[in-house]
Order: sequence, then C-alpha cells, then structure tokens
Amino acid sequence: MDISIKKSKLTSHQNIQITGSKSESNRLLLLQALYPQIQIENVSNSDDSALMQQALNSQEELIDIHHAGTAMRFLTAYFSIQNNREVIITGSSRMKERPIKILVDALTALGADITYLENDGFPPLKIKGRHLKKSKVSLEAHVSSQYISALLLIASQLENGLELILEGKITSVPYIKMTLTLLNSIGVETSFINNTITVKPNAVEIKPQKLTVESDWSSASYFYSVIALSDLGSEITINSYNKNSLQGDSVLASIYKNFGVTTTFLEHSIILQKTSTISDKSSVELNLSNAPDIAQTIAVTAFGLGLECYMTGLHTLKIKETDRLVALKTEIEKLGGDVAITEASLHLKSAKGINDNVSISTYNDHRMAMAFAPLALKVPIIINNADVVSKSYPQFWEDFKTIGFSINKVL
Ligand SMILES: O=C(O)C1=C[C@@H](OP(=O)(O)O)[C@@H](O)[C@H](O)C1
Ligand SMILES: C=C(OP(=O)(O)O)C(=O)O
Repeated sequence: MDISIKKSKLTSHQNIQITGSKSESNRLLLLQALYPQIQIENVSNSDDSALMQQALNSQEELIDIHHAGTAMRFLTAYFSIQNNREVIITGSSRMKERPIKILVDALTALGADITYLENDGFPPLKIKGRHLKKSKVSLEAHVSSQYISALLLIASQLENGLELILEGKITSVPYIKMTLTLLNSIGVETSFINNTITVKPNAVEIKPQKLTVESDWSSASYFYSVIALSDLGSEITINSYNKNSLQGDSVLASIYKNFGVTTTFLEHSIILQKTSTISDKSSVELNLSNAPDIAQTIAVTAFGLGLECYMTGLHTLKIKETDRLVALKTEIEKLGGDVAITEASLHLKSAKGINDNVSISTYNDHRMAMAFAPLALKVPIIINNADVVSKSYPQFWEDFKTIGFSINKVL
C-alpha cells in the first residue's frame, strides 16, 4: 500500500503510547524460553518480536523468521543448545544476504552442529541442537553486536559459562551492555573488562520475577524528527520512558538539542518540545556507531531543516534490512538533496529546497518509511509500501494521524 501524507498542523499536547523496546523484548523472550519463571511486561508488539515468540513456541522443523535480523541471530544460538532437536532456520530473500558466518563460526568452535543450506556464511541454516562443552571463544566484534549478544544470551546455560574475547573495534556497544544488564537483572553474573566478556553458569536458581520493558527509543526518534521540523512551541508527550535507559538510542535526547528539541523527563514519559530555531547552526557532525538505528531519522531531519550533516560510524548500515546508506542517498537525492556516502559515512550537503510529491521507496525497510514521513511537515510526500512499518512499529500510521497528519491511500 502506497500512501500520501500532507502537511498538517500538529495537534498540541498529544500523548503517544509506544510499546516495549524490540531489542529488550527479543532478549527477554529468549531468556524466558530458557528460564520460564521470568515474566515480561510491555513486550514489543512489533512483527519481529511476534516472530521471535512464534519461533520459540514452535515445534516445527522449519522456522521462518522473515526480515527479523536480531531474531535470526539470537535463535541460531538458541537452537544450537536445544538437545536432540533439529531445525532449519530461514528468512526473507534479504535475510539470505545478511551475513551470519561470524556467529556460526563461534558457535561451531564451542561445539555446535550448524550447516549452510544455500550460500556459505548466510541463512538458511540447518542446526542440530546439542550439548556444547567448550566455554571459550573469540570473535570479530566490528561487524554486528548481534552475534555477541546471541552468544551471551545462551552463555549461562553452558556447563562452564562463557569467556568471549572480542577482536578489533567493538561496534554497537550499548546493545552488548543491554544484554549484560538484562542477564544481571535476572541473576546471571557477568563481567566486561577490556575486550573480554565472561558469563557465569547459572549455578544459583534464577528466581521467579517480573521485568518491565521500557518503550522503544528507536520508535521515539520519528517524533523527535516531527518536533524538530515543527514550529517553535510544538510539543508531544510519549510513554513509557526512563532517564536511565538500557537503550543506546536514548542518546536522541542529547542529539536532538542540535535541532532545537528539548526533552523533559517525567516519571514514566518524556515531553519533546521545539524550544529553539537552529539558525545559529550550519552543520551537525555525529558518530553513530553506538546508535546505528537512528541514522536514517537524523539524516532526514537535517535534510528537512536545510542543515549540513556529517555522520560516521555507519559501517553496520550496509547489512541491515537494506543497504541503508545507498537507500538514504537515493531517496534524499530524489527530493533534491546532495548526499555523498562511503562504506561507513554519510555526508549530506545543506539543501536549498525540497521537491514535493516525491514517491519514497522503502526497500522492505520499516525505518525508511518512518524516517521520511515527518518531511510531510515541509512538502506533500508519498511513501511506498507503507505497511513495512509493522516490522518494529505496527501502529505507526495511526499514531501519526493522531498527532494531526493527513494520510491517504494512493489508488
Ligand atoms: O542487538 C540488538 O537488538 C540490535 C543491535 C544493532 O545491530 P548491530 O549490532 O548489527 O549494529 C541494531 O542495529 C539492531 O536494530 C538491534
Ligand atoms: C536493524 C534492525 O533490525 P534487525 O537487524 O533485527 O533486522 C532495525 O530494527 O533497525
């Protein structure tokens, strides 16, 4: 379904409820499968978390994870330790292009039995679950933190726990820390010193407990962008957020100061307000290696404000739902912008104007659809295959209407 979105006046003082972080939910769902005494509140309603839940509950031999990368990586580790169970785990055609060799090699070194069914290094995989006897492994840490989190999530179930040595520059570090903090909160002991992570086996019983997932900060980014592109004084409240977040994307609160947005933390919500214009700023420079999922939102905000923006640390973007660097360049240039990309950076020159009624291609990437939507505050815009948003934020368009956008199906 293609939709057109039109400029509208923001309905003031709107209150938006976003469900739990997809990243925290997918970790806790896996931990709950290992330790059923754990209860989870405010689980993400994203497709990716639903797929994770279905896969963990499934007794079938074939598990299809569609576009859910984190679920693919976490489940590869999970099924590797399911004794006497054999599964084939597959996904969308894009999933078959997203590399998994670093994780498979590490699991194999620990004793896992995994074979590639199509191309070496990529899904689909055949996994014969077994008891993994080894407890020490090294892996390259620069490509994706998801491989590291996957190993950490099963580590407390290994006979002797795990010692993980991270080689090279470590990427997306907050996601690794999120995994360790969640392990600690259920009672698993861990340490992360220099480039070595250790996880103790669960010698002590994990106690029955209820964990509440904080709402998703990556989803909040689209409202930051709306406020940044709105008139002075505009305001939105979103729930349920905490000042001390496990999610690296909570750095939005400080990054969006560059775009005139002030964040006020209440007990369980945040108020976003446009409190200043950005006339004194000529360019913004950011390293996003700790928060790769908000790169698209930030690029579009800067473009909408006519600001120059230079982003580095983007090396993981090429292997996500689509090559996000190429997708950003192509779509911003359709709108009249000028973008230069390398393997790990994006340089947006300051734009003079924005072309209207451009059809934005979304490449099966939820974040392409949601990142470009706020530009409707500046020009009418068309978003192709708008339903892709359900990967992380199924009620996105309803929430967008609630805050005052006019959305129509393109026939
Ligand atoms: O562990 C996680 O929940 C995630 C880690 C990040 O991936 P990379 O480490 O591959 O950058 C992030 O982009 C992804 O959306 C979610
Ligand atoms: C990269 C993402 O997800 P995944 O890697 O889990 O498919 C994302 O949600 O932006």
